[in-house]
Amino acid sequence: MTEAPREGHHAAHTWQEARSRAFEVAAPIPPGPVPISSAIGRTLASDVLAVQDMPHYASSAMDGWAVNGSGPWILSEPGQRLAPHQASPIVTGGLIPPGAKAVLRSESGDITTDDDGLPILALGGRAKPGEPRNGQHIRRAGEEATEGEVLLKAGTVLNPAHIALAALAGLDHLNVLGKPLVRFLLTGSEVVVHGVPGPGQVRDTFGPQLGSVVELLGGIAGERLRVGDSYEEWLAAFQDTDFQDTEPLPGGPDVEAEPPADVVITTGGTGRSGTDHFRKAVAELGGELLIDGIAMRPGHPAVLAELPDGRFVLGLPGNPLAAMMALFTVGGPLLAALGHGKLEDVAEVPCGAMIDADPGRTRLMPFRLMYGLASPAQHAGPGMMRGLAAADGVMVVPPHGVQMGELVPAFALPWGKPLPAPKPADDKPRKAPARPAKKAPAGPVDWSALDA
Ligand SMILES: Nc1nc2c(c(=O)[nH]1)N[C@H]1C(S)=C(S)[C@@H](COP(=O)(O)OP(=O)(O)OC[C@H]3O[C@@H](n4cnc5c(N)ncnc54)[C@H](O)[C@@H]3O)O[C@H]1N2
Ligand code: MOO
Repeated sequence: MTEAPREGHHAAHTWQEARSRAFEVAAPIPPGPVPISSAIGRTLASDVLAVQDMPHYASSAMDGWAVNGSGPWILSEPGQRLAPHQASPIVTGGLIPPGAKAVLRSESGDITTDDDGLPILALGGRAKPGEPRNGQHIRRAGEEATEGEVLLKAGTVLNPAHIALAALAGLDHLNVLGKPLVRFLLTGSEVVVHGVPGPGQVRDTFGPQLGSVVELLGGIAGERLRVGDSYEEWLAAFQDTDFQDTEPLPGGPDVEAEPPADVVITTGGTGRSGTDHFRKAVAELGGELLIDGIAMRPGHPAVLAELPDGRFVLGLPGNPLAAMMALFTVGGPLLAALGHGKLEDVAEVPCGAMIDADPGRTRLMPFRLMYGLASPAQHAGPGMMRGLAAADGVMVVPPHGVQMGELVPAFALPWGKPLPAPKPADDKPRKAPARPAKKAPAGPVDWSALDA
């Protein structure tokens, strides 16, 4: 359901509708193999079994000699079958030769000569009583796992130790749940990527952080491409399923060629001016607009489309705060759906200010928690970042506004702490707000003086 179009406005989804739609239009990406070096943080789709005994051969746990029987031992060449009273040199990890019954540590033996002047190995002064015991310092085959044993269970979220275990088991790939690969198309010829921008220029706020936010929202940050304001550049970039990274991310995917993206996120160009080409490019490629504007502020021009090749294209408005709100509203649910996640519940926080009505529009307001109340941030205009940079979360203020102390829907920031659960009604302070709501401060509260 969409709102009735207002004069001068196209039909827009409500904030709640946009979230649900972004989640519902996408299906989980099927499981598949990934190289083990890229698998940290991924979720195993199937059990990992030992393909052979681990370790798969008996080896020495010490530098010394493989020995058969009691000493003194006649030395033979490494690797050859040992008869009783024979020994051969061995290093830690070395293959135990046939016939060997134990390993004598180098500290416990001395090379001497027998009566005929031939080299022999004898127990040395630092040998412990009883050395070498049968099997001593031999790592038996299969002592960590036997062939076919489950090493890691399906559903495990892989950490570095899991990856090392998979490598130890001789695996190159792991079968993991799908996770969306996201590419970035950053537009705007006024955007500069280094230094202090001059008049008419803006410094790019997206390149340095968007990939990290996407990763926090459950995506894999892929390549970035910058384009100017011409339609031809836009169209070519939309068509390009294999675009070359203009600035490879440090620590980003090191595969030679990335697979096709599941999602392309664009920044800027969601408006309807001559340099805003999102809708035209989607239409020319035969794509479908799934969300075309959201009745929210900031971020109302956000667009979500699906191209015939199955890629989703999320158009974030150029204004930095508007883009983040659109990313949280649409990108979060979309990436969750593609990545086998769930649509996060919206939390609630008690509001620390009275916020007037703004008919027909949900307002997304960064807030900071002050004494358990959510105080709207200053400096939260669509092009500003100070408010969000200091915020604990974002309030979802309904069109009819909110009273001081009233619970208001809210969500935490992907990089922040979860929001505290509001106190149950009967646990609320006995005294209701001391003053009538109309005397409460309206709009943003200046808490910058409290900053450390
Ligand atoms: N006549 C109307 N004009 C505008 C409307 C409207 O409804 N009618 N909506 C406004 C709103 S709200 C937004 S949000 C923006 C959306 O603009 P676009 O998505 O088309 O983005 P641009 O026009 O390309 O840029 C907007 C703004 O953002 C700056 N920008 C772009 N890229 C970056 C970047 N990488 N880093 C920092 N800032 C960036 C750009 O310089 C512009 O200042 O449209 C309004 N206009
Ligand atoms: O989407 Mo816009 O933010 O309201 O500037």
